[in-house]
Amino acid sequence: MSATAPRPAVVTDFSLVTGLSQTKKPLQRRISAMAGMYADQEAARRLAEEDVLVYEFFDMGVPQSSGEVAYGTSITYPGKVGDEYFMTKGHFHSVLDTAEIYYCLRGRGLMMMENPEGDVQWEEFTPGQGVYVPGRYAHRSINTSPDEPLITFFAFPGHAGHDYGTIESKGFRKIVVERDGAPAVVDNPKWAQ
Ligand SMILES: O=P(O)(O)OC[C@H]1O[C@H](O)[C@H](O)[C@@H](O)[C@@H]1O
Ligand SMILES: [Fe+2]
Repeated sequence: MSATAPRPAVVTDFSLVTGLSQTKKPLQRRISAMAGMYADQEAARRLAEEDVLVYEFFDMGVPQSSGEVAYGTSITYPGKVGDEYFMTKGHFHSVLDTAEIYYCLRGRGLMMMENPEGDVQWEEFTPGQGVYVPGRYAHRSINTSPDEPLITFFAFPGHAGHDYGTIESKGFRKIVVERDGAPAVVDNPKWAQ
């Protein structure tokens, strides 16, 4: 197909209530796929027995080239592992200097970000608010609501890729836990330099 051949526009549906599409299947991550990432290993092991669904998201299959925009919704369910809120695995982009935008459609939560030099930032997710994650920052969504899913719409350059290895082995420097009934950002006891 030549570069100037017509390409069809793509129309998608994402529910503002569930974040899900009626026409596409999401990818799902259960606690067993990320149990080692939570600080309270005993609590993670107990939840892994029921293999609770922590989050789901869409890979719309956009070509992985720099002119394309990969997009979809990400739905992180409410819940905690011990006192640590449910979260996504989180990742750097393989092409480190590529950014990503998240727009919150429903729920409450935080976007946790850190760069390889150790700068840590977090921003609140609330419906109608977007968080622009700059290039070079690993990012993880965290649901701090007791009962609502955190639903975001995301978009990033098609060639960005996902680098999970660094976060899987080191973790993020900060985690988000419930303290006296409210979310608190604290040092990650499992963080490895
Ligand atoms: O990739 P994870 O850290 O598991 O998070 C799941 C998904 O969440 C996001 O919304 C990203 O934009 C996706 O690219 C990502 O794959
Ligand atoms: Fe990303």
